Amino acid sequence: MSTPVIGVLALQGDVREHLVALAEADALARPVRRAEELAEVDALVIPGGESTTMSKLALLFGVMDPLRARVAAGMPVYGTCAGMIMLADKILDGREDQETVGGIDMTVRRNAFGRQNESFESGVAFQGLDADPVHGVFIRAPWVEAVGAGVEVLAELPAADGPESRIVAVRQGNLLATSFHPELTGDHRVHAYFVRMVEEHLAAA
Ligand SMILES: NC(=O)CC[C@H](N)C(=O)O
Repeated sequence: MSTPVIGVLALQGDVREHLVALAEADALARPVRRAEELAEVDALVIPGGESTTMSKLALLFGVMDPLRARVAAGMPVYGTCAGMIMLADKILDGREDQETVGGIDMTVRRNAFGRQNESFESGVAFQGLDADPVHGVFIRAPWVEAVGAGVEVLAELPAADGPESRIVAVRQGNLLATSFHPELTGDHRVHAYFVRMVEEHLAAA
């Protein structure tokens, strides 16, 4: 099987860290800014950063609609933090003019953890990986407030202020999203999980 080519949406955010993590997970990784570059990759990572800015730049650079079309056609995409917001069909506490790519039937609340805690780190048990928790780095992170029936919950965190838990990782078909940033740690198991998703998608095509 040939090595999958995975783009990182490079409009804004922590692009370089994702390029490194993907390369370490044995993918060919390259930045994507324009529609022509998007057409040349098998899959895409949408990094962390600021989703309002990313939304604005995606519209300005003319990649928003091509991205929506690729998602509709089944391209695997992994979004971290702001990237998770970009993959949400619905967002709460967004800016009025903020658009998302969408694709995952979920409602995501921006800066949801931010009010109590600007940033924090926590071990996260992640379905589909070995039992060892992932080191979750949460930076003004969103959480998933509601999911549709087709969405698989991969990780939850106990809520700081009550009995319920907060969804912090989901998958729907070829779309993967985490509230946290595995690219900022040396543990690239989540990137490897995504690379396997891409390989399976390419093998089935
Ligand atoms: N680390 C991040 O990606 C933060 C996301 C940011 N709070 C947003 O709304 O886009």
